[in-house]
Amino acid sequence: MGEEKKEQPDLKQLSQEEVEKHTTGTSSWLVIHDKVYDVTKFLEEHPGGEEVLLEQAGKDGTESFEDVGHSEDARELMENYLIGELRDEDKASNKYPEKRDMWKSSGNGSTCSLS
Ligand code: HEM
Repeated sequence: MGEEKKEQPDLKQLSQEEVEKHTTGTSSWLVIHDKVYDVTKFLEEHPGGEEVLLEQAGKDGTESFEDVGHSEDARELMENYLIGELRDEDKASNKYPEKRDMWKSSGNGSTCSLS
C-alpha cells in the first residue's frame, strides 16, 4: 500500500521565513538544494566544525556545502537531519530565475565608462 515511493515520504513544506528563525546553537536549520535540515544535533559531530554550520544556519548553504566537495557518506548522513523542503515559491530554483541567468551572462563586467 503506497510503499513504492521510498525516497521521500511527504516532505513538510517550510517557508524561507520559518527557516530564518533557526540560526542558533539551540536550533539551527539549513537549506541545501531546497531541502531543509535541522542540524542542531549534528553541530558537535560535524567534521568541518560547528562554526561553519552556524554561519549558514537559517540560510541556503548549498554553495558552501558543494564547495567543500562533501563525500557520499556526508550526503547520506544528512538525510538523518532532513525535516522538510522549501515551499515552491521559496525554492532557489524558482525564486530567482532571472538572477540565475545573470550569473551566466554578465560577460562585460570589466567595462568602465567613467570619462
Ligand atoms: C547536513 C549538512 C552537512 C553534513 C551531513 C556534513 C557532513 C560532513 C562530513 C561527513 C564531513 C567529512 C568529510 C566528508 O565526508 O565529506 C564534512 C566535512 C566538512 N564540512 Fe560538512 N556537512 C554538512 C554541511 C556543511 C556545510 C553547510 C558546510 C559549510 C558551510 C560544511 C563544511 C565542511 C568542511 C569545511 C568540511 C571539511 C573538514 C575537513 O576536511 O577538515 N559542511 N562534513
